[in-house]
Order: sequence, then C-alpha cells, then structure tokens
Amino acid sequence: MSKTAAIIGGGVIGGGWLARFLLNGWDVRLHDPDPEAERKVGAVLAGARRALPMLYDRALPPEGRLTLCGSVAEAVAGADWVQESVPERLDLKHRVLAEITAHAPRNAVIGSSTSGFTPSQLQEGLSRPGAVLVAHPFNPVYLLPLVELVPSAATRPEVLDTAKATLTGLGMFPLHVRAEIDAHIADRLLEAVWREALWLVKDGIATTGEIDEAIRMGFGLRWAQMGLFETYRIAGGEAGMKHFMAQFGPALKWPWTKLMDVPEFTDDLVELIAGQSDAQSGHMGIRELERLRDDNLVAMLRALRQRDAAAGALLNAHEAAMAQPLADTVPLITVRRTVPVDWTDYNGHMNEGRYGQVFSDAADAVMAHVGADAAYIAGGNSYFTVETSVKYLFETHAGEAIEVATRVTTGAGKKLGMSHEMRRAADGALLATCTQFLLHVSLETRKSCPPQPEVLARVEALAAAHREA
Ligand SMILES: NC(=O)C1=CN([C@@H]2O[C@H](COP(=O)(O)OP(=O)(O)OC[C@H]3O[C@@H](n4cnc5c(N)ncnc54)[C@H](O)[C@@H]3O)[C@@H](O)[C@H]2O)C=CC1
Ligand SMILES: C[N+](C)(C)CC(=O)CC(=O)[O-]
Repeated sequence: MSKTAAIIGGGVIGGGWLARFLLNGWDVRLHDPDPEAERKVGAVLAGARRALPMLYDRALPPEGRLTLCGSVAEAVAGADWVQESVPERLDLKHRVLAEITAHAPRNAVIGSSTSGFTPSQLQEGLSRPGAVLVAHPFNPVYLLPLVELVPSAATRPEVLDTAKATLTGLGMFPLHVRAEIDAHIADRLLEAVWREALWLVKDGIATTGEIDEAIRMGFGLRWAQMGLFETYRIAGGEAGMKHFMAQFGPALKWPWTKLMDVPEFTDDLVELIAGQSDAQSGHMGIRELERLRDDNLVAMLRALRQRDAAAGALLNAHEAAMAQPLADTVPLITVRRTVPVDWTDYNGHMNEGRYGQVFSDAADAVMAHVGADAAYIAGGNSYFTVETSVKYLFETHAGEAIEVATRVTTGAGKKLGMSHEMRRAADGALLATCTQFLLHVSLETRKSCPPQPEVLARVEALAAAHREA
C-alpha cells in the first residue's frame, strides 16, 4: 500500500517536498491557504517531473496521488509523514504544529523544514512533542539529497529512526545533527558565506556577479565532491592537514573575515544587492533559472554517479534499492527510463551513441534475466556482443521517458540473438530498432564457449517462447 505524506505550506520548500514524495510513489495531501498555492506547486512539480527522473537509469515508481485539502486536520489524517513548511516565524510554526499534533496519527513523523529554529523551540507548548523533529532540506528539495535531522531530548528515538529510513527510501541523505543549535550545521556555514558576501558588495569590493564567479569557477566545484576538510587536507601537500593548519593557522588572527561584525540590514543594502542581482540575472525568469540550475545539477550528479563518489554514490545505492526483477512478458520490457540532459548533443537531441547505450542496457537486462548476471560473470563466463545494427527512426529529447521491448530471436548453444524496439513512453512512437547478436565467452580464454547448462536452458526456453508468441 502506498504511503501518505501531508505537506503543510506549499511554497518553495513545501512544493519541493511534495514533488520528492509524489515522484517516489507516495500519495501527498497538501494544505496551503494561499489561493495561488495549486498553481505555484504545479510549477515546482513540473520542474521536478522533468529533472528528477533524469538522475536515474531506470524508471521511478509510478507517481502518487495529489490531494488539495482545506484544513490542516484534513491534510494530516492518515499521514505517515507530515512536513511543516510554513514561513520562518516561530509564532506561526507554533500555531501550525499545535494543529498538526492534535490531528496527525500517533505514529506519524512530524518534520519541520525550519532553517534555524531548534526542535526544542518548535516543541514549546505542544501536547505531543515526541513526534516532532527538524527535517531541514535544501533547495531544490526534489534534487538535493541533504536533510538535516535534528531531534530534541523530547523527540522519541523511534521517530528519528523512522525519519532516517524514510528519507533514505526517498533517495535523500539524512544527516543526524546531534546537538540543537540555531541554524543547525549547513545554514551556519551558508550564513557565514552570505554575511561575508553582503559585506563585499556593501563595501564596493565586488559585485554580486563577481562573487558568484569566485564561487562557481573555484571552490564551489571542489565542495560538491570532497567538502571542506578533505579539500584542505590535500591543500596541505604531502604533510596533509597538520601542514595546512600550520601555514594558515596564523590567518585566524589576521583580518580575513568580518564575521565578528554584521552589515546593517537597511533599505539601501536591499536596493544595492537586489539591483546588482537584477543586472546580473534579470534577463532570465525564475522558472528559466530553475531549469538551468536543475539541468546543471542533474549533469553534475550523474557525473558523480559515474565515479560512485559523494552524492553520486548515494544515488547509485538508491537506484539499486529500486531494482525489480524483469517481468516474464513477451516481449520483455528491458529498459524503462528517462533521457537525461547529459545525453543531448549539438543537434539538441539524444546523441546516436546513447541509442547504442540504451540497447546495450537492454541486452544486459536479458543477460541478467537468463542468469548471466554479476555473479555468473564473476565466475568467469559472459556474453560478448559481436554484431549490432541500429535504425534511427525518430529523435528523442532530454526529459522524455522511453521504453525498450525485446524479443529473443536466437537462443541456441553459444548464440544469443535479440531484436529491440525503442519507443517514447508518452505516445508509443517508435524511435529506433536494433538487432543484436551475442556469443557466449569464457572470460579466461576470451574465446567463445557454451553457456553453463542452467543459462543455456533459460536462453533456449526464452527463444522458444518468443518464437511462439
Ligand atoms: N527557501 C529556502 O531556501 C529554504 C527554506 N527553508 C524553510 O522552509 C520553510 C518554508 O520556506 P519557503 O518555502 O521558502 O517559504 P515560502 O514563503 O515560499 O512558502 C511558505 C508557504 O506557506 C504557506 N502558509 C502560510 N501560512 C500557512 C498556514 N497557516 N498553513 C499552511 N500554509 C501556510 C504560504 O502560503 C506559502 O505558500 C521555512 O521554515 C524556511 O526557513 C528551508 C530550506 C531552504
Ligand atoms: C537561506 N536559507 C537559510 C533559507 C537557506 C536554507 O535553509 C537551505 C538552502 O537550501 O540553502
């Protein structure tokens, strides 16, 4: 049975949570009194529907059902997870959390997206504080994995455990913040950079554009893959962190930061920053910027997936957990996926080489289906493709869902023949066909040889079934 999330507040962050849950197969019930909420959430969801499936090499589970609710009580009824994402005002959060805790099921996890309040502050005056913890996400919630989980002493331990397991199941990275502090861990760091950046603009040292270049051309690239401490360890050379600290330790006493001081928050400061930001990026709408950000994030995360590093390793594990055995249909549906943005070439469509990749994935699925899986290959046997012929019939583009239907045409001795049809899932348009011929090989001799009897039996049975159908 599918699970249900209640999203209370459907702005930038609530909309992102809603998309993350829905696209992972959860039903979602939204409450937001803003008459524009449905439209706003729809825009976030459209972006997520395009971006999130591109991260994976297999289809996500069927999308859950979205219901708009007129009250908090209606939204949280029957929910397994309630996520409060109303504006960052403690009085409002208290009012909303009191309503949530009064009506939510006793075993529901109640997370707050707060950027800065501690769970103890949020729990003040609640009749059932034990279900509440901070679950602080990062924008865009449907793509970035990090969620800071901050329980208080009053949070029931099983709530934290359930929260960790649930978020992992959604492809997210729950970071248990062990102490309650204002702004948790990540926002402490972000706030430090933000304050320094405001000073640099206010003092006329740099523009908003120059500061963004300073980040994205340099340390921003390093942080996504190794963070701060590992990066600086390398910067210490062969002597590592000790040398790094010896060299840069004295700088702690030099005027390298203004953090002991904060810029005064005035209308002039707002005008200065907003004016420069408009000059820098005002030629693009917010939805256009979001799409640019999402496409770049997808491409970067997919690169990290290939390296099985940082957030890429997390996504690989999430994809492996979603794997389902192939259904024994005729034809076999060997590939179900979305065309990712990094497969687009200079002609603005999926590059021809990627058609080959898709058909190669289809053949791998057949191999696993007949028992020539990772364990079989580790045992020294495999199949090599010796002939492929592809007909390119139609273009396909980033964000489109595609499927491959495969028939086994030959299954005799060391020979395995297949024919594939690649179709666009939305309208069934035939995009390409492929015939493939594989030979069974010994990985030791690198020469062809008969398969192990159990694999041969499955190959023969499959070919017979596909011939008859
Ligand atoms: N915007 C960001 O970058 C991040 C924000 N957060 C946190 O997420 C929370 C929400 O922030 P945003 O989404 O940015 O704000 P937002 O202003 O975009 O959205 C807040 C939504 O809450 C709705 N709302 C107001 N009162 C409500 C009520 N009584 N019941 C239900 N809905 C109500 C509003 O209509 C609005 O749609 C805040 O606690 C914020 O600190 C966390 C991570 C990042
Ligand atoms: C600016 N902010 C404090 C709302 C930022 C966050 O809380 C996290 C994010 O997504 O940057």
